[in-house]
Amino acid sequence: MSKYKTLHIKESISLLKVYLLEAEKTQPIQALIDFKTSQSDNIRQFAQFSDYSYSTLYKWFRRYRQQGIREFIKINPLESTIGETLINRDGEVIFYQEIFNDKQSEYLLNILQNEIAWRQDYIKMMGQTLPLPRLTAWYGDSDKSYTYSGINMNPLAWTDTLLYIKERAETLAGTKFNSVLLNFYRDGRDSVAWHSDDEPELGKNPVIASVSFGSTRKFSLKHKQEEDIINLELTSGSLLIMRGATQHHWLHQLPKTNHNISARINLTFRNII
Ligand SMILES: O=C(O)CCC(=O)C(=O)O
Ligand SMILES: [Fe+2]
Repeated sequence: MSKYKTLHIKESISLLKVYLLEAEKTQPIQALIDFKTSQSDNIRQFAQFSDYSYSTLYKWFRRYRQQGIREFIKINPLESTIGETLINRDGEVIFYQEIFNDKQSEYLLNILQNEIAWRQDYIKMMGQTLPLPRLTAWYGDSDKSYTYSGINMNPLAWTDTLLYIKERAETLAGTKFNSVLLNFYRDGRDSVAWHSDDEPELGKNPVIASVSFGSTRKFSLKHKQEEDIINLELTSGSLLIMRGATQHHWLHQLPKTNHNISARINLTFRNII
């Protein structure tokens, strides 16, 4: 039972749909619903969804709300996800191809594109002020601020969507995160240059959990002393975990591409100390 997801009924209907899409593999969707009403505590009900279109869900949601249910529902957990180890020398990099399925990813991309307060930042380089080739945003616990390429960022408050994605990343990474840096790559001209996530506030051997939605982009890791380069495709709904000494020994980048591609959103969950 502890593996069941908890969804507070105050959360948005769009997020409810993302939860339900999770159980898509076992049709129809089955859900155990625990709820509290004003009269009684902890009534458990079994619900079955064969149609989880927006309008069906909305009606269902409203019916329960009218009955005075305002606590939470619990839904079947996703099957366990297997990661592939890409690097296990001078650090550890693990790749999970699909922690969210296609429909969930499409939905989450859409929500994030609209609900995140995207901003255009600038970097100063050799007397010039240049726009970063992507939009960014920083969310997290209120007491954690972060300096990134000389830009000081104060975190915005977590949204339900971000907390939902964070929870999945935490389960697979086996650690807790208190902040997330989001990148919005509008098209193939947007990119991230070679760097390591080695800011002092991340601590000595940070665990970075990187979740991607939208267009598939090439991602490269390059050893700092040796010739090794590892290229991979970061697909929509994937999770890349970098841990151990990875940031000491490896650089990473997301190069520009001439291909005509649409938006991609990346979230790197971090723990600021
Ligand atoms: O977009 C990506 O996959 C990588 C982003 C990244 O490396 C960063 O934000 O530090
Ligand atoms: Fe990075």
